[in-house]
Amino acid sequence: MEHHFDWVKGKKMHPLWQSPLSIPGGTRQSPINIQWRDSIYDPFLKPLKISYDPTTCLHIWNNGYSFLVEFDDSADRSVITGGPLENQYRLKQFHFHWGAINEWGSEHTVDSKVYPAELHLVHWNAVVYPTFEEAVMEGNGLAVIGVFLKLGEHHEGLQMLVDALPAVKHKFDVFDPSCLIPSCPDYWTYAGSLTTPPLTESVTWIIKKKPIEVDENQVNFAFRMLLFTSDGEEEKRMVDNFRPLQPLMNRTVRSSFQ
Ligand SMILES: O[B-]1(O)OCc2ccc(NC(=S)NCc3ccccc3)cc21
Ligand SMILES: [Zn+2]
Repeated sequence: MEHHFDWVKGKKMHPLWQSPLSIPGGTRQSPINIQWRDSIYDPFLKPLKISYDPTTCLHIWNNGYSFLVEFDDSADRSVITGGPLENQYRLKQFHFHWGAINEWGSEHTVDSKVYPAELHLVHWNAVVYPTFEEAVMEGNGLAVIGVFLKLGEHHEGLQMLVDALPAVKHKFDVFDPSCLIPSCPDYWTYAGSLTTPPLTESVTWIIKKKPIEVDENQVNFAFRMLLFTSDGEEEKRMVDNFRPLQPLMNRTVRSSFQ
């Protein structure tokens, strides 16, 4: 595919993320800026219950605009429940969004603060829907945990992924993604969408308040050495794979903490 880049505010925007790429009639698009003081503490929000089985990890691969780590979601082995969720949701994959430099990269922002990268753990409602493909089309189909990455200490868990990246498709034996989620239980939650095609409004977002720390090398060598192209095409570094902020419209962001 010919990679033409549209320039928006001096930043290269990958075709899929042209702004204002919007869904006609979209009322709950993602990502958004989370205005901390406008978020509403909801005392009825439960703690999020995360139980992942590390042996459900299948492989890591590069799908042309991010790298994903995929899990066996044929049974309820790696699941989340509680929090804002009515049902139990199965882990399908996780992936990252990042920027060409550390000044930008995350999809969501907090009080307009941008992080260098953001992790998305994608889960689907296998209680109600028979397949992921169907869940993607439904308002309560997906639940995504968003975790901000900030520059700081070396992260051992992320390093395992970094070491696996050079191989386009790397078989994992075990990997426990909960090592990438901060132990602080605080989160914001709101009703949103996928930030990549099909951009469907099917995501209950659970954005962790605390970021995880990763060091400069890990961000540089992990994310910025990946390529958008497939074999034979002119190499383009895979960076800036984040979608522009979308209007909040008639939504409130709830917080699990005061
Ligand atoms: O906006 B996100 O990047 O963060 C949250 C999130 C969740 C899912 C995706 N996309 C997926 S799983 N597409 C594959 C697929 C899509 C539709 C049918 C089959 C298969 C992207 C994002
Ligand atoms: Zn994502």
